Amino acid sequence: MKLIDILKGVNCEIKGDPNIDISGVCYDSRKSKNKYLFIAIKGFKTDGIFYVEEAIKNGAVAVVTDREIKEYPGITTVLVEDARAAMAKIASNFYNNPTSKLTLIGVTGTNGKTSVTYMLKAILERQNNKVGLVGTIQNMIGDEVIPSVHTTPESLDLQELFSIMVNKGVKYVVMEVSSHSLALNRVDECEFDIAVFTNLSQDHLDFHQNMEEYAKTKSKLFKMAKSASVINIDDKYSSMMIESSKAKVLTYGIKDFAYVMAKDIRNSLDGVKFKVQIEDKKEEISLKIPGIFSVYNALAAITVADFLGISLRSVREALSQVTVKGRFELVETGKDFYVIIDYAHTPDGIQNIMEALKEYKTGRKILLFGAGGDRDKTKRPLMGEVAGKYADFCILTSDNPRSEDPREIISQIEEGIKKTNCPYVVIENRKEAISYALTNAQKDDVIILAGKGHETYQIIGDKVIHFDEREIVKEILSEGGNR
Ligand SMILES: CC(=O)N[C@H]1[C@@H](OP(=O)(O)OP(=O)(O)OC[C@H]2O[C@@H](n3ccc(=O)[nH]c3=O)[C@H](O)[C@@H]2O)O[C@H](CO)[C@@H](O)[C@@H]1O[C@H](C)C(=O)N[C@@H](C)C(=O)N[C@H](CCC(=O)O)C(=O)O
Ligand SMILES: Nc1ncnc2c1ncn2[C@@H]1O[C@H](COP(=O)(O)OP(=O)(O)OP(=O)(O)O)[C@@H](O)[C@H]1O
Ligand SMILES: N[C@H](CCC[C@H](N)C(=O)O)C(=O)O
Ligand SMILES: [Mg+2]
Repeated sequence: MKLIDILKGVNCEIKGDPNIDISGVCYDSRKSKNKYLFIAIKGFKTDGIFYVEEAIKNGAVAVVTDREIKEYPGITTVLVEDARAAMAKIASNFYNNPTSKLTLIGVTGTNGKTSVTYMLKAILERQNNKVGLVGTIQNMIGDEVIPSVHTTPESLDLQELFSIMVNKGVKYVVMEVSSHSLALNRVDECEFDIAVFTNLSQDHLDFHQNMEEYAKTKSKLFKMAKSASVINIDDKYSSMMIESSKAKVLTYGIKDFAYVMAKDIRNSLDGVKFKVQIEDKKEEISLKIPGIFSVYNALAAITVADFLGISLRSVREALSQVTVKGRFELVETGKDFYVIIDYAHTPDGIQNIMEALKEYKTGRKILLFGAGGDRDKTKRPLMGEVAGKYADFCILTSDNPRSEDPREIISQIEEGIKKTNCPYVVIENRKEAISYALTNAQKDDVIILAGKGHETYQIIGDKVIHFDEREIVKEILSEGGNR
């Protein structure tokens, strides 16, 4: 493609030949190849501008920057206002604006995004559609799995993925839209048909200045959606999302009156059942993932399905089969106690998982968790406090410490748990902590391993080690870790 065509709609100043042929685009100098366009992005750790020469050495013939750089012989330089915003437009041009050929459903909110996208995929596939999925656990094209690095990829990677989806006959795409992606222009140029809001509670305050700013970032998605905004009316930030909506607003909820409502909720350790009501239509819904939070996630998916004209009967059948790896995942142990792996990694997530277990009265609820390093520090004491309020016993351990000292992270969680009367132990090594939990488990206890969900790794410093809690539980139990 000619550079000038790739730059269509990008406000820029071009020095050098605008008609050169470009064979590929990259934002990482290490990925630059012959006839590439390199986009230099100012990052949080380093700056792409330092790597312009390396990109050229690797074959780049054109460079996009948002600050003046020196001229290189034979290289076309393109000066733009904002390199991330320009990258989104360039990506959409280079891949022929793939979202204009797709029905794109974006799901945002602090918790529930992955769960809602999985539910939607199941519902749409039941209608014989080829569905694309973009999210935290993995990206998918039908049954084909494409590993994911981010919840929402960089614009260039995202548009490429969409174009592959178009080529493979995908009609619907369900995707998680993280607040980082909205703030960092990753989803600019995406033509969203439907936007979904799950909820908003504290997370990522290392990145966003405060909750208002976090909410405002999320609300951008509702300005973008063309056909419908699907909103959880029971969440206190719903009005902000509704105000931002340009399209038709459809609400769902349990407490306040909503277009789609759940009634007669029956929760158990095996799942949750409820009646959904949409005007004069009613249907009994049964979910394999327990908890009121699951009902909310299902309502979000049901509202989208209703907007797309899918019958409640078909939705019911699809939802009855949905499970998501690491979301309230019951591990088969063959013992007389239960082990659940869950991805709760925020105060609200912990509260919800513990609320979901409230009906279960026979054994103790033992909660094992930590908090991710290089992430929101202020959520840590809040996680400790809410854990202490609900659990009978807590085991504080490491999550992904990343570059932080794990003991320091744990001591921040302790500040919160100390406000409660909950007994707890600190075992920094997560595997040893799991072993402690299993070894001391009694009949009917429920052990919740929270925070890592589907992850099969642990990030300690800059090392990524294999760490799969399903395997670890089996290994400890087979070594006689419990009676
Ligand atoms: C805060 C954040 O999102 N940072 C992302 C950002 O990094 P950055 O801007 O700091 O990049 P940098 O390392 O400073 O490098 C600047 C530029 O120089 C380039 N470079 C660098 C080195 C080199 O040799 N050559 C070169 O060209 C880099 O490719 C980059 O373009 O751009 C990088 C390249 O795409 C991302 O990998 C990186 O994600 C980091 C690792 C990250 O942890 N992001 C998380 C917080 C995130 O995005 N999370 C959300 C939400 C999660 C959820 O709640 O579900 C997500 O959507 O995943
Ligand atoms: N609607 C909800 N409200 C509150 N908590 C929820 C909800 N849905 C799920 N959770 C909790 O949050 C955890 C993560 O759920 P899920 O992966 O669906 O969220 P997510 O928004 O995709 O998270 P991430 O931001 O990490 O991608 C679950 O394991 C569960 O503990
Ligand atoms: N995707 C989210 C959740 C991470 C969960 C937890 N395991 C952690 O590493 O903090 C994040 O990057 O903040
Ligand atoms: Mg997710």
